[in-house]
Amino acid sequence: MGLEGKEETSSFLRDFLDECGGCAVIDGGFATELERHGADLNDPLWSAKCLLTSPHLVRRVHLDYLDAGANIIETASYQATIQGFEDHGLSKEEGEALLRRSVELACEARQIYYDRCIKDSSDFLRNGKYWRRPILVAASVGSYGAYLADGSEYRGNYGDAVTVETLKDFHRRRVQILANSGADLIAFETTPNKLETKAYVELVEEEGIEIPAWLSFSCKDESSVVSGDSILECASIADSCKQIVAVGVNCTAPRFIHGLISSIKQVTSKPILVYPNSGETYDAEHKTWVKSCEGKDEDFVSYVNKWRDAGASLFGGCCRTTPNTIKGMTKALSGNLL
Ligand SMILES: C[S+](C)CC[C@H](N)C(=O)O
Ligand SMILES: N[C@@H](CCS)C(=O)O
Ligand SMILES: [Zn+2]
Repeated sequence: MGLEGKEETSSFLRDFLDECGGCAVIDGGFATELERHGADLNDPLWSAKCLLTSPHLVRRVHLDYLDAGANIIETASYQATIQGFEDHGLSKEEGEALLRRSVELACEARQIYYDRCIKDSSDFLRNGKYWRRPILVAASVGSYGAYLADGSEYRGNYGDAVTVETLKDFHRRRVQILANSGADLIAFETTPNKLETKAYVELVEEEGIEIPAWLSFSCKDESSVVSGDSILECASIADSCKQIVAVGVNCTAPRFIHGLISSIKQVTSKPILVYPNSGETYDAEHKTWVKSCEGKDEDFVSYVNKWRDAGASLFGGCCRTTPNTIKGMTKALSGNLL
């Protein structure tokens, strides 16, 4: 990509945020909402299983989050990998098609939402003109640890045999496909360590990935990602990459978010995104969530404006949050949204 393209990339998210009024709302727990609709995710493919078994539910969950006010919806590809689909007995081509399908389903939901808005136009008139809420489709890329399906994205210890090269090779084809699928950006999410951060950055640079990306970390306290690597170091690596247009934290307990925003702000001037989970702990063996005894994280919707004051500009929810959480966030931020 030439310089012109790089300038376009760096202003992409800032222009979007301006269009939204300064802040944007990301969707909430995707798998959580699939489960609420009856999906059984006790499978190594986790939420990606629904791309195979119940695409209508995937589209429905995207619509639930659009109805709740989200400006950015993330695709069902978090745990959708070509390797994972092959382990499930599908061919490489079928796996690749399902990755593309995850983006199509989100784009279809956005179109359905917009079409409905036009029909019900009284809600979408601003100053006598039609106004469409800006909506982006972010192609989710979960970590190598997500593919392992054993909760590794909350530990980040891949062992000595896994190198930056291993991780780049693991993600390469999937990232190429998602980057050419019609998604507006890539969401590298629940990133657990410095190794995978480096791999993502090198991969988008080496492959000349042409759409922007955000890079978001799963963290264990106010200063470290779950592997124990420093958030300052990880966020600096993300900051060094032109293609990365926002840096942040997801699937992390709400009580750490304020401190993490302050840390990230020290090493980047890119927009900061936060979409915490409910503060519960994941039991990978049973694929369920258990209440955490380390402190209460109830009702984090009420913290959103404090996080905005601390320097974040994109807000949403991760596991165990719902469209109600997002509705509450949209309302709490309404003074900062168009
Ligand atoms: C973000 S975690 C809850 C996703 C599921 C995990 N990779 C597993 O397969 O158990
Ligand atoms: N986008 C994924 C993230 C899991 S940590 C989901 O919400 O299910
Ligand atoms: Zn999560």
